[in-house]
Amino acid sequence: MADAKLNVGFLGLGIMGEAMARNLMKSGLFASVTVWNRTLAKCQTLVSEGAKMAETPAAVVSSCDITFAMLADPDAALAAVFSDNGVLKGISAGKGYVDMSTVDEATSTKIGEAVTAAGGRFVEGPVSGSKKPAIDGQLIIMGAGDKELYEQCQPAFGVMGKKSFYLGATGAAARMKLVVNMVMGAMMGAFCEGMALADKSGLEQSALLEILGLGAMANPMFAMKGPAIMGRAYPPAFPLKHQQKDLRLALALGDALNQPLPVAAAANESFKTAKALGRGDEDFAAVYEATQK
Ligand SMILES: NC(=O)C1=CN([C@@H]2O[C@H](COP(=O)(O)OP(=O)(O)OC[C@H]3O[C@@H](n4cnc5c(N)ncnc54)[C@H](OP(=O)(O)O)[C@@H]3O)[C@@H](O)[C@H]2O)C=CC1
Ligand SMILES: O=CC(=O)O
Repeated sequence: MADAKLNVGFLGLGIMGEAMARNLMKSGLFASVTVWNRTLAKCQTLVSEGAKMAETPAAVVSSCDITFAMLADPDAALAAVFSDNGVLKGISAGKGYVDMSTVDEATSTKIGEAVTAAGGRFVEGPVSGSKKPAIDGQLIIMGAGDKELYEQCQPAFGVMGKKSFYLGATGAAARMKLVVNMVMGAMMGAFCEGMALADKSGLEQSALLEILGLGAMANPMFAMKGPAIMGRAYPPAFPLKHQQKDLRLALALGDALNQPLPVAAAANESFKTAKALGRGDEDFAAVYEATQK
């Protein structure tokens, strides 16, 4: 991708996708960046910055050498590929499709097999890192599938992320991402319970934050999300509904492998409670509200 200026596409301009597509545009590495979003009006910002827009995923894929996707969940990822005017209608020999959404292995495998059967090449490339790392081009990219396409994507991955890993056959990156987010969801659940217990027992939450931050449990997530929890305001960087989806998919993976996951299962219940409280579109730190019922 470095020497020949390729035409690239991007499907899904949500919190992550818009920032990732913008970084592809800003890099100057590509001849063009063509975008599509289910709600087409959301393409306008990038179009005003120089992107091309297409009305369907098929139109993006047929006009691009490599198309990236960053979609909400398995249903969205499957719809973009298999619906009328979906990716499969535009794919042909040699074209690349790189799905960076967080989905389960079965979804990714189904997409990969269909793209490959149509002559295309497929990589799954879920990412770790939230809105700000997406804006800053500092994501961690987990790749699997077609190794040649993965290598061809290195310049694109280099502008979207700070490091990429090739993990093997399709499915490996999907599994890795679910494991990572299962740990994150459990950590956030435990952190919010600690914040709630501190408050209820007459302790300052700010003191708890500082003490955690100075010891072996220090981490950027507690430092970043602590103030949101104290203010009980959760502008979305990583929507809570997506974290709950990731826990659900990780638990299904555990079920399939007979791997006990009691801590993740308990965290999932807290996220389900917060979702039922209407907090699904807020940041996942809003799981704190589940401790306040
Ligand atoms: N936000 C974060 O911090 C991170 C998110 N992720 C993962 O990245 C993916 C995207 O996340 P994020 O950008 O935050 O999510 P958003 O909810 O902001 O965006 C979701 C995107 O998916 C589209 N979409 C939803 N349903 C469908 C459908 N049925 N058919 C086609 N398109 C659909 C939306 O289109 P429309 O605008 O029309 O609704 C939108 O473009 C998710 O898998 C998430 O788990 C991974 C790492 C970090
Ligand atoms: O998937 C979410 C993230 O922050 O990573």
